[in-house]
Amino acid sequence: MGTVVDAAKQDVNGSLAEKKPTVVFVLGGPGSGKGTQCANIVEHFGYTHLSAGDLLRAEINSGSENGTMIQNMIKEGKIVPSEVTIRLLQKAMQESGNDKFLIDGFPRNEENRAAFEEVTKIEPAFVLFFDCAKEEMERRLLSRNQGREDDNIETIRKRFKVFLESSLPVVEYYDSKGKVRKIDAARPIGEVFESVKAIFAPKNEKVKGYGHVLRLNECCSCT
Ligand SMILES: Nc1ncnc2c1ncn2[C@@H]1O[C@H](COP(=O)(O)OP(=O)(O)OP(=O)(O)O)[C@@H](O)[C@H]1O
Ligand SMILES: O=c1ccn([C@@H]2O[C@H](COP(=O)(O)O)[C@@H](O)[C@H]2O)c(=O)[nH]1
Ligand SMILES: [Mg+2]
Repeated sequence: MGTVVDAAKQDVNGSLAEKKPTVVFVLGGPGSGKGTQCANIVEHFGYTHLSAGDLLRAEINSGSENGTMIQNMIKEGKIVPSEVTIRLLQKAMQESGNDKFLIDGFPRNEENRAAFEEVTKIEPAFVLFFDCAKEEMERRLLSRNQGREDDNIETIRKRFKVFLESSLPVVEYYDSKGKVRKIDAARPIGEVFESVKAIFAPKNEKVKGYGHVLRLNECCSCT
């Protein structure tokens, strides 16, 4: 089976053009609304949504030999080894038939980031970063009611710690390359999506709410 990059090389005329897939990393603290907004982006802009957490949960349910290890890591809010997550992401990209991806909740640490770039040779077009205060994220997670084993106060606190210590540095890395588009995610879902739309819509299209797209160092409430 060819790689996802091989699949994307073939243009509509069947000729071989070097066209890598477009990848947008969607990052933010637990409960900041990544999955909710990705569903809206898929509907309006034709991306395929790949939640790394969802892929890992599906792997547990598939009876894979890594299932128990993944389940234990998720219960503790820990980061699953890069090779496992990247393999799942690559497989999902190949199977999608699309060439535009929202990768939600990955990379979660510097090692994830470096390994993804090394293995796939793909750099994100940009990074969508949902900024939300911890208290609001905690409220949302405790009322999510989707039966997730990690939506309990003990694991939520561990996930916040990992987010601050390991995941925010990844956002800072991409900010230093001018790739971060920060959104104030503490507002109602529709308002957040107005700001998201402004980022994905073609540049000459006027979209309400553009003023809410922030620089990383402006008004960061998640720390
Ligand atoms: N802007 C918002 N205002 C209020 N509630 C929201 C908002 N966005 C999402 N929610 C709700 O908060 C909960 C968490 O949202 P979601 O699952 O999208 O977050 P997430 O960032 O993907 O979280 P995780 O990292 O745990 O997967 C859901 O119940 C969702 O309906
Ligand atoms: O790249 C990843 C993504 C997720 N995990 C683990 O899964 C849980 C849940 O992730 P969500 O994004 O909230 O769905 C996370 O706390 C990690 O334990 C991971 O290891 N690597
Ligand atoms: Mg999610």
